[in-house]
Amino acid sequence: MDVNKNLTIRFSDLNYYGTDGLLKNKQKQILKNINGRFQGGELTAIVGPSGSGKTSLLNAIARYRRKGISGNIKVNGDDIKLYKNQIAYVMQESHMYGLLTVLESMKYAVKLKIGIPLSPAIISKISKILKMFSLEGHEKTFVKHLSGGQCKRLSIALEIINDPKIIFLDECTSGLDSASSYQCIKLLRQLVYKGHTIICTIHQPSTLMLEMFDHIYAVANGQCIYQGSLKNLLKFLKEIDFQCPQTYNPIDYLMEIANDIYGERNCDLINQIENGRNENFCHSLKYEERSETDEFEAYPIPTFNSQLLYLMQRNVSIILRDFTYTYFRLFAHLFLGVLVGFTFWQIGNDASSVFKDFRLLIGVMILLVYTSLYSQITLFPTHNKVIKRECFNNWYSPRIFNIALFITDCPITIVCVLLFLIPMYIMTNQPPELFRFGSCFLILLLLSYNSQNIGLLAGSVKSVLLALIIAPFLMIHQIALSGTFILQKDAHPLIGSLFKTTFLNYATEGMKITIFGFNRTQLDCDDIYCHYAKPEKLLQFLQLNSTYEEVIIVMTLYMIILRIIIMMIVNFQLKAK
Ligand SMILES: Nc1ncnc2c1ncn2[C@@H]1O[C@H](COP(=O)(O)OP(=O)(O)OP(=O)(O)O)[C@@H](O)[C@H]1O
Repeated sequence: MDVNKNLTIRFSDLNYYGTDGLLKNKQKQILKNINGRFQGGELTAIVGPSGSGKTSLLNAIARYRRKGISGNIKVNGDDIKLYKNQIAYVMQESHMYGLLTVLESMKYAVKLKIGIPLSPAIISKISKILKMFSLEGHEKTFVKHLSGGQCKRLSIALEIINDPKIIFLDECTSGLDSASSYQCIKLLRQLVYKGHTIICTIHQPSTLMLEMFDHIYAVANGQCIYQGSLKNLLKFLKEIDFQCPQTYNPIDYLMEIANDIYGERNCDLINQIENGRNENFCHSLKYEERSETDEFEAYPIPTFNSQLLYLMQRNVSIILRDFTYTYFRLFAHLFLGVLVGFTFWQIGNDASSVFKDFRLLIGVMILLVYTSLYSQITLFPTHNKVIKRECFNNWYSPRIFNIALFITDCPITIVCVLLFLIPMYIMTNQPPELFRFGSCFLILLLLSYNSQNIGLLAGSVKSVLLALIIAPFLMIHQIALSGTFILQKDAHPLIGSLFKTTFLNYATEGMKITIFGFNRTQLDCDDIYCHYAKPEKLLQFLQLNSTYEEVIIVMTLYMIILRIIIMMIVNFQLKAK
């Protein structure tokens, strides 16, 4: 593939059926046999009244949406799928990590997309792009502190770093004032001079803005009502007896016709332009202005290992700066550990308090379940939009992202469990044996990972609100069948067998063994008689159904299987569109 060749997109008989209704049972035709051509090296604006199908058309052509779409989309005569790596899609909202600086964001884009070390040539390319996008001087600014216009420009800059030949932008001027919108389009104009093919939807374009476009593609009710240059629009309208008043913006006039202000005349427009097949009103305007100096580069595809490493590096940078997610989470675990320690002060070796000690274990597990669960619920909903943008633009695959996320979160989870366990263990006077402490730590760590998985599973359902409702429901099943409130032997035989389906049941078994098992010596007894002074007597009463090894194996398997299911759900969601 010649990377310096202009890429022209042609689409024909494009249909898009969306689903509507509560049960998604109603089909609605959004794009109707629509055709068109976006000339390589030109700047195209897709315009149309609100709800006319601009975004649907853009998404269909960019292959951002695939479900319900039929028709042909070709790039220079070949299937558009072959040009996957040459396409960038800039979404309407700029989803980026606010805790990275502008320069860091650019560097990670390079590392993840291109997979080559940051050579002086690449650094100078980044500086050039930042200058071009008027972001020089903001290199060290956190993305969360950028203005709307700066965010928009940065989101475009991130996508052009690897020289994609085709760039799609959805509502590239939405949320920007007229000066910022003008600046943004001017920038796109500059990219077009370099040979990029750029297509963007525009909501309310001014004449001044539209004059910077080579090609206008107008849509109404899912069909093409005009394609060609702005200059030729008046000629087109004249051919079907529309005379645009001299003081009018011709596009506004076209939109008024599309909105049936002059009677139902949309059919005339569609017939005249043959629903996008008629190319008589198009002409290349600024071809000759293409810069000779800017050559497109074909970059290598990064390896799995390099992408994993860069994603982990990026996650660590974000985690270390995220007060709520990291530091508050650490502090909360320490606080709860100390609180539990004071509440159950020095009961651990007292034979008359064995049931208090058992209740302590239950309390410890439930606290850890909830701190772990809630720490992860919002993780996917907050990452989701960034992952979606980056995965669609071929930065990396969702699988690598998931693995990187798990690995980088591991140290925090370990520290959280230790911060909780150490004060609790010492203050409640549990046996000072390293092996027992280690065994207890392992059970709680696995419990924490499994609870995190429930949070992630709930969070993988798109909305935070839904996740917050689903998560406690998923957890109730675990708690009810955990063997803490009622022992397995006392439950109905039908329910009893279900205890084996919960990781919390195994965690309970494991905690009983670590605290009262492993040949623990006799407890102190200050009363005349302590029935449970011998810990094995208590274990007999509490009834053990598993060995410590079984507990570890089952909880580990539970954790791995649940993680794989979550990865599959996230992968599916990212591909489902
Ligand atoms: N998945 C879907 N299922 C059902 N209807 C849909 C779906 N997607 C879009 N629509 C409908 O299709 C029509 C076109 O939507 P689209 O977002 O493409 O319009 P638009 O021209 O970009 O609008 P705006 O300028 O207001 O953003 C709208 O009526 C919208 O409600």
